[in-house]
Amino acid sequence: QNTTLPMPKFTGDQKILIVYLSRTNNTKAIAEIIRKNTGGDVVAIELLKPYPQDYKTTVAQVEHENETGYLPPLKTKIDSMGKYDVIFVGFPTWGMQLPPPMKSFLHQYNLSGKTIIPFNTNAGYGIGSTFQTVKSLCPNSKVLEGFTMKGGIERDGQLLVIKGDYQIQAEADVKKWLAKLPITSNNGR
Ligand SMILES: Cc1cc2nc3c(=O)[nH]c(=O)nc-3n(C[C@H](O)[C@H](O)[C@H](O)COP(=O)(O)O)c2cc1C
Repeated sequence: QNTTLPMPKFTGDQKILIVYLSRTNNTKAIAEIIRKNTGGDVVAIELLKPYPQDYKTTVAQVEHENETGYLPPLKTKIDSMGKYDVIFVGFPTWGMQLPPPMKSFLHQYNLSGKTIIPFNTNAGYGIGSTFQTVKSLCPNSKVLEGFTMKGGIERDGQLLVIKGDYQIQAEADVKKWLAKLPITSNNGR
């Protein structure tokens, strides 16, 4: 009998990159949970000129950058982007938009033909236009369903909140989301 099995869209042999921007480590916590469950390489986006420590100054700077379309230069260099098939892209919501450094990243690298999977944390106001912007900056990529959850509220002095019981909840939610995605785990390799 010559039954043709459907080709799996993704296999455990795919090279996974998890790239994220995080200021107060909530998005980083999600990146680490993803890595634990999918394997792959993790890279934090760093800027040539880091944002100020002060929250309000940072908000004002980001607002200006968002208005002018300024793309801050990155210190992070990924010299072997070609080898990755699947790229998880993580970021907080900033001014209801994709943070400028993540715009820089998506502008800088050609992600054509790759599978892009966004993930986000925010102070409770949601993803804003972030996932939509990822899609429009990756016109030749397959952008899958993203993950989002509430993170910290730096304005109110709430920094890293994805820890303890909330981190356990986060891991359960991330696992549920990952299970729905058309990629298979390579068990932390
Ligand atoms: C400059 C700036 C702007 C922000 N703007 C928003 C926003 O528009 N909506 C929102 O829900 N949270 C906003 N936040 C809060 C962060 O999205 C939230 O604290 C997130 O969990 C931070 O992620 P991180 O710990 O990975 O840096 C903002 C934070 C900063 C620093």
